[in-house]
Amino acid sequence: MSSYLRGWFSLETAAPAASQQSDPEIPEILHVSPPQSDDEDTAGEDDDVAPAFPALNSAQRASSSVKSGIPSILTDALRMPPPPMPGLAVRQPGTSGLILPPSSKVASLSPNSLSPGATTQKPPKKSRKVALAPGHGALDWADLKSSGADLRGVDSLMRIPPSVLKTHNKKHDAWSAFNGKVYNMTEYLPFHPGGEKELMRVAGRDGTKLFVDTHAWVNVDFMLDSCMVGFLVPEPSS
Ligand code: HEM
Repeated sequence: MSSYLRGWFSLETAAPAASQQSDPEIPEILHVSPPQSDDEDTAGEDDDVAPAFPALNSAQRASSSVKSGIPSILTDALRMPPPPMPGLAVRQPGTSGLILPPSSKVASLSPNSLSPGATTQKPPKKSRKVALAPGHGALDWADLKSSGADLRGVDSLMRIPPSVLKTHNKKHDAWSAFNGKVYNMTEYLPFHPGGEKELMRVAGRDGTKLFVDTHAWVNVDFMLDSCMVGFLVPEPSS
């Protein structure tokens, strides 16, 4: 019989055999007593503690490197060492900059050039928005639009040639054309976030290009829908 199989026999039969021989292949059988309960009252009752696996007196346990029968808790020294620090820039507590390891390829760069704020992008353009008078915010304009007030100043939509458009270039009567539609901007002037002056640059003419160059994302059709007075048409030939 193989010496290995002998390890599977019961303790009574296997233990003497194992103790007689000092064959390194034969696992040493441990004699482990089951844990004793201190509580007399509950002794013998179910205590919800799962039996040890592998069993305390099993051959697996005996052949394992843990000779005590109960595996000990590993100390820090026995644990697997942590992985090495990656070769990236790391922060050190108490310092504001980045500490670059010598192996780093970017080690020649100064720490300041890698600060979180550093960027190759141009700074955003300065806002040209103006301070609007109280009661002239976007919501106030929306309220005025939906109030039913007459913001057009005309009874019906018209066909408007450039020569007619040109005559509406005053602050109290400012028309402009955007994408082929003519709007009466007069009431909107004090609500324009870019200011009245900017808007007056296109009064009496086609403002499409300036409008798109400034803020193509603004929906003029929606913002001035209740100010529309007609369509821009070519000058009639005489
Ligand atoms: C009547 C049509 C127009 C409407 C409905 C309109 C509407 C607006 C709106 C809603 C904003 C705020 C944009 C934002 O918050 O991003 C704005 C800003 C501005 N608008 Fe107009 N706009 C009109 C025509 C024009 C024209 C023709 C010009 C130029 C001549 C102009 C110049 C500006 C400028 C400079 C700003 C400030 C942009 C900034 O720096 O944020 N707008 N406009």
